[in-house]
Amino acid sequence: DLPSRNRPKWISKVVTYRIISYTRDLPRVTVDHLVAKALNMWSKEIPLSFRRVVLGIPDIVIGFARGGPNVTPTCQAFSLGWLSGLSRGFLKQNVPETHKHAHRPAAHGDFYPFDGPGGTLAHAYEPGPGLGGDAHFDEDERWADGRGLGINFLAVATHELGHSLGLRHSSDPDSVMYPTYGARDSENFKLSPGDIREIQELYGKRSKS
Ligand SMILES: CC(C)C[C@H](CC(=O)NO)C(=O)N[C@H]1Cc2cn(c3ccccc23)CCCCCCNC1=O
Ligand SMILES: [Ca+2]
Ligand SMILES: [Zn+2]
Ligand SMILES: [Zn+2]
Repeated sequence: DLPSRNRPKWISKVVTYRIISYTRDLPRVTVDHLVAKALNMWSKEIPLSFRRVVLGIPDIVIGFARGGPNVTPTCQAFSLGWLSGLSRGFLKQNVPETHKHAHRPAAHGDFYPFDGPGGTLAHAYEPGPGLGGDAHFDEDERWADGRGLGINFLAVATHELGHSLGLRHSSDPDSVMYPTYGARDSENFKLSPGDIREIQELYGKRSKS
C-alpha cells in the first residue's frame, strides 16, 4: 500500500495548551470545562495527556477572534500574541484545515481572517511549531453549551482539537471530523468508531493497565 503521507503528530506524551481569549456568549469556566472535555474525549483513547498552562508558550493556543478589517482591541492583543507566534514558525506554511490559499491581510494574527456570523465557525492547525496545533474560534458566532440556542461549542472544539492532534476531515457524516457542522446535542456527544480508529492509527491505543 502507498506509504502513508507524512502525518504530523505530537511526539511528547504530554501536550500543553493555553486558552488566551474567551467569548462573551459563555462563562469562562464553561469554556475551560468544555475545552478540557473535548481534549479528554481524544486523550482517553491514546497514550497522550494534556496539561493546561496559564502562562508561557504552550503547544496548543486556543482562542476566539473575529475577522474583517475592523479588528477590535481584544483581537489586536490576540493577534499580537499570534504575531509572536508567527515568529515561532508560521512561515513553515502552516495552513489551517479549511484553507489552502493565503489571500487576505492578517486579521487575528494569521492569514485566515474569519467571515462574520455563519460560514466558517473555526479553524485549527496540524501539529507543529508556532501556530501548529492552535485552534481559533470565530467570535462572531453565537456559542452555546448545548442547552441554549447557538453553535455547540463542545462539538466544534472536539472537531478543531482533532485537527490539532493531526486528524484530517472525514466523509463519514457521523464523524466529528465531518467538514460541516451538524446540530448535535452535547449531552450524548461522542467520537464515532471511525474517529477512534483514526486517532489510534496515529498515536496507538491507550493501554488499559
Ligand atoms: C465542522 C465545523 C465545526 C468547522 C468547519 C470548518 C473547519 O473544518 N474547521 O476545522 C465549518 O465551519 N464548516 C462550515 C461549512 C459551511 C457550511 N455552510 C457554509 C457557508 C459559507 C462558508 C462555509 C460554510 C453553509 C451554511 C451553514 C453555515 C454554518 C455552519 N458552517 C459550517 O458547517
Ligand atoms: Ca463565521
Ligand atoms: Zn475542520
Ligand atoms: Zn486563525
